[in-house]
Amino acid sequence: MKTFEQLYHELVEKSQTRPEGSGTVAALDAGVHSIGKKIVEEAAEVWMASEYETDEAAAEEISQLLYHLQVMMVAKGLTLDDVYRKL
Ligand SMILES: N=c1c2ncn([C@@H]3O[C@H](COP(=O)(O)OP(=O)(O)OP(=O)(O)O)[C@@H](O)[C@H]3O)c2ncn1[C@@H]1O[C@H](COP(=O)(O)O)[C@@H](O)[C@H]1O
Repeated sequence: MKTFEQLYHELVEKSQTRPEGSGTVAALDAGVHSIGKKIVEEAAEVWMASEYETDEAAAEEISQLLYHLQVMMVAKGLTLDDVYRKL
């Protein structure tokens, strides 16, 4: 199990060290347009799972959406504080 903050720091590190086989590195290389499309897809999956599937399935889709939002943050160079200031 990991927290939102721990995942963010892990993704920043991946973006800097660029380990072989990292899906995050591949997503960052694909760019903001591609990451944005993935966010929209995952958001729809959150909606469908929340309305029609189990709580566990909804939680899984929400975790995936949070991951892709963090990938966008890293792609844009946005820090956790940049986002937290808006909450
Ligand atoms: N938390 C996640 C995470 N959530 C979602 N995803 C990605 O988002 C996809 C969502 O799955 P779906 O089934 O909805 O999508 P899919 O269409 O089947 O998958 P794709 O064809 O798009 O890959 C997964 O296949 C992963 O590629 C994640 N990829 C990585 N992480 C974590 O991010 C960290 C870094 O990962 P790597 O960069 O891959 O090392 C690790 O801690 C991982 O656990």
